[in-house]
Amino acid sequence: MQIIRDIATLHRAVTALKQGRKSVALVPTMGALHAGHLSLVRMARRVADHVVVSIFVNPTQFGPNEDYAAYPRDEARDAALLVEEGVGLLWAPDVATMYPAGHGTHIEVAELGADYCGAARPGHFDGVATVVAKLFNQVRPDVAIFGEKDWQQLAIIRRMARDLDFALDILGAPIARDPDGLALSSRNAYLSKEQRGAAAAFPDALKTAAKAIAGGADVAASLAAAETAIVAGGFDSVDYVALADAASLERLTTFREPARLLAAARIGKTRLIDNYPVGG
Ligand SMILES: Nc1ncnc2c1ncn2[C@@H]1O[C@H](COP(=O)(O)OP(=O)(O)OP(=O)(O)O)[C@@H](O)[C@H]1O
Ligand SMILES: CC(C)(CO)[C@@H](O)C(=O)[O-]
Ligand code: BAL
Repeated sequence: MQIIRDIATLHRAVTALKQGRKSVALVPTMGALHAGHLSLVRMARRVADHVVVSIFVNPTQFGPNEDYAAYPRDEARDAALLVEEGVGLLWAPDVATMYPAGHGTHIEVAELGADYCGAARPGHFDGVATVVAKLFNQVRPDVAIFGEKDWQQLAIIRRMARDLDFALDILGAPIARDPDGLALSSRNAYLSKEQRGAAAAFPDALKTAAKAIAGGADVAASLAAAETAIVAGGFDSVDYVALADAASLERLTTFREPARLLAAARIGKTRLIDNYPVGG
């Protein structure tokens, strides 16, 4: 596997990969790879001739009091996992390569970024959209794969690709979960043993609410019951539990399909997100 850190070498390598009309799939990540990331890589291998994975912990999507410095980084371990998966190219620029001195242009995400994680993390989705647009321009993939765990992020990137005429396909990959239901996330590494034991209360509460709402239960009461169950299960607070239109992300007060239950909650210093489909 080639590990590339500068843009000129990347362009040469991607041009070589694309020879003979071969297709390229990009899997953007922030590293600290787990089985969820590897499921994205496997999807990429199924849909394209070559897979490029990027690892870049993007400072512009972290707020000033968030975990940019503490975010887990272990490139050697990540690279070994990607070699096992048959990945040919790892794009791993440093911050000065991604944002050279004088970098002064960014993408602003409008309404899709206002609610949910966007409300809790001001500027977060502007940072995500900007770096993802840069990754698309750097790698020029035919297809890019993102996880459904970050449902709002996936919706925002689909909209950005459409609004800004990026000529590529965006694919969403299903959420990979631990056996107790907790969605895999690099941030799960922050959890103490006790917190990890409690964390399954989060997906459990969401699954229960999704089932109730699909079965005709009152939406507001089901969302409130989920919040109560998450805190009773050991979480310190709930950022939001909301029923949303699965595509437009508009908040729904009554159930109609396609809908998605979206949530974020905090346990100790760790903020976890998750989501479930509601109905078919
Ligand atoms: N459990 C999962 N199932 C499917 N996709 C996932 C899962 N976890 C992460 N991804 C996807 O992997 C890609 C890279 O995500 P990222 O590197 O931020 O990992 P993460 O585990 O989501 O970390 P974080 O703890 O920052 O949320 C994103 O498209 C994300 O949606
Ligand atoms: C898409 C992404 C790699 C952009 O930094 C990040 O937000 C992530 O890992 O989900
Ligand atoms: N997985 C989304 C990246 C972030 O939380 O910053």
